[in-house]
Amino acid sequence: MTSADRNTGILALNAGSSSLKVALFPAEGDEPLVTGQADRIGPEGTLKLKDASGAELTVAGGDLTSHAGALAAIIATVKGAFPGLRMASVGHRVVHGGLDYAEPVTVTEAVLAKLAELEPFAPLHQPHNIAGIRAAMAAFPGVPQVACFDTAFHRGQPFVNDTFAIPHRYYEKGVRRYGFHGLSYDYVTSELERIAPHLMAGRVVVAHLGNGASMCAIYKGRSVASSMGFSALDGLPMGTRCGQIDPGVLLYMLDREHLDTAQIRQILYNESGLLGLSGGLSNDMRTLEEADSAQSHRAIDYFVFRVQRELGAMAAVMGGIDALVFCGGIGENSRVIRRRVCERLGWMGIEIDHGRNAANATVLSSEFSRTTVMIVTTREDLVIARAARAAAGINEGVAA
Ligand SMILES: Nc1ncnc2c1ncn2[C@@H]1O[C@H](COP(=O)(O)OP(=O)(O)O)[C@@H](O)[C@H]1O
Ligand SMILES: CC(=O)OP(=O)(O)O
Ligand SMILES: [Mg+2]
Repeated sequence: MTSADRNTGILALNAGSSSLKVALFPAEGDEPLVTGQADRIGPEGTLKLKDASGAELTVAGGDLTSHAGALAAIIATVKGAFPGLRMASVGHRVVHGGLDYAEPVTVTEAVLAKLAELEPFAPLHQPHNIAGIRAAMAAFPGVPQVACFDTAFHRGQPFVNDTFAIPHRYYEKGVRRYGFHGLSYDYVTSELERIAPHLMAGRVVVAHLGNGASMCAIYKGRSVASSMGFSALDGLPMGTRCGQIDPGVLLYMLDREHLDTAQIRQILYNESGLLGLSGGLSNDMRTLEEADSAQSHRAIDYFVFRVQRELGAMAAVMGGIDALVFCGGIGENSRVIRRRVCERLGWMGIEIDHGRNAANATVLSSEFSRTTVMIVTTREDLVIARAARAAAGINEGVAA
């Protein structure tokens, strides 16, 4: 690393359906120079960026009606704050890597074509991930664009978790249980390895509870089961996604209600989960907790029930559990959900200290708990930045 690298930046982008999260990293180190996000991309789009001291940057005006417009506004703001900065590479969270990508890849047109084929399996994410890549390619011509996949962490899962019990030809075609949130699980795993290696050597369940939510059973550092499957619909109920569902329900919608695939997709991805259960009240856990009504209780009760059920199943397939780790917006912040999930789990050796839980402490388990319960603040941005640095030939940890 040379002193010229002080002017080198690595951009990490995480494009969602209506948001674009961004973190600008220096050539070395885990602390971003700028973090922020564009929200509600569309007519009411907003953009907030802050520097390393937490001070808000004055946003260069821009068109926040599209991902490309939002990225242009982000870049203009960053350039204003860091004149002379050279972008070495841009890393992107891409939700679906299919069968082909189990590692980050530098994007080419051929890669983009493959990623576009996976759009139907992750319609809330993949098109926006690709839009983010295209926007960054236009903004930084010639700069490596590195796709980092949510599915990659799970690609080595055992066959029994990778398959459905349908004719085997579908497995051969790639109809498999891919699992998602892999960048988050990757980070949590590396962080546990650092702070609690004895746990990482054992049986860990990580609950990534955010707007999208999933759980992963990690045995000796490797994913052995995940609650999400072929698409980002399976497993736990989410903000607006249904989670696990009996496929007979889809047949009912098709045969009895004569809904077409677009209508069913709309129901399963956008009108279900916490939003659907609460009768349209909200997809946002904080709002539901504050509402404290019959509708919100319905949604929260179901959410907790499914997390507990998945936890029991994952502990069973690993022959027990040494640690339960919460992450994601709900996992990191909701005392209520963590408390309720851990209730009645004494048989699993889980007992949380309510004071620690109320304080959002790193270790939540009491001194009597056989199983360690923790919060790890997940850093998908850092996993992306590390891969983008590697693609730019910047070796971490190599001093000037
Ligand atoms: N203090 C809190 N209490 C309860 N829920 C919270 C709290 N803070 C954030 N959340 C919830 O976290 C969820 C968003 O999680 P996040 O991981 O940020 O989502 P995304 O998948 O969009 O990145 C929302 O349901 C939000 O209400
Ligand atoms: C895969 C997924 O659900 O992602 P997110 O949490 O960003 O919606
Ligand atoms: Mg998320």
